[in-house]
Amino acid sequence: MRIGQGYDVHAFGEGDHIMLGGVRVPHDRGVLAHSDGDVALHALCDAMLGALALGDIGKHFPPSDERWRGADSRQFLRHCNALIGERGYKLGNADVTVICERPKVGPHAQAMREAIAADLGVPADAISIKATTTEQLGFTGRGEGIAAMAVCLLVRA
Ligand SMILES: Nc1ccn([C@@H]2O[C@H](COP(=O)(O)O)[C@@H](O)[C@H]2O)c(=O)n1
Ligand SMILES: C[C@@]1(CO)OP(=O)(O)OP(=O)(O)OC[C@H]1O
Repeated sequence: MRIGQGYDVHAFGEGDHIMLGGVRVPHDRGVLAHSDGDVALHALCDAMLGALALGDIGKHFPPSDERWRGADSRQFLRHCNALIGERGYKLGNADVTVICERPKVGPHAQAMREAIAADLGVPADAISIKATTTEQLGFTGRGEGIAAMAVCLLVRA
């Protein structure tokens, strides 16, 4: 069994939605990012890579690489899943916490669990999506950006 953790932040910018946990969430801001800026999936990718000491998302998908401009982060997640599969592991469970004042994550959490579970080939009850505000403190509290943390366990396939 192997444990991993990940963390990601993106600033809000102009836009009318964000991608979060593989789901399009309507919002009055977008995020500034090279890819689609899905903090939940980026944190989860880093947790999965970290569990096997495979580096981080920027090593596998460099921001300098034009192939990843505007990329769907679900492809990053599926690639990370393939990497762990090649090494004889699969995801046991993952727990993701999204940190922002808005948008409200709760109404979208089940769709995120199902999207992630589908990409990883695990049941939805292996994926937890939680959210918290920071009580209007700090950059998330001021609505300047969004953050996510993830932990995961990998088990032998
Ligand atoms: N972006 C968010 C933030 C929070 N929630 C839900 O609200 C609950 C209360 O948040 P506090 O920060 O006041 O503890 C939290 O437990 C989440 O269920 C949310 O859906 N989206
Ligand atoms: C995902 C990548 C892809 O180029 O770029 P961003 O969308 O900017 O996201 P970040 O969380 O900074 O991770 C780095 C990159 O791997």
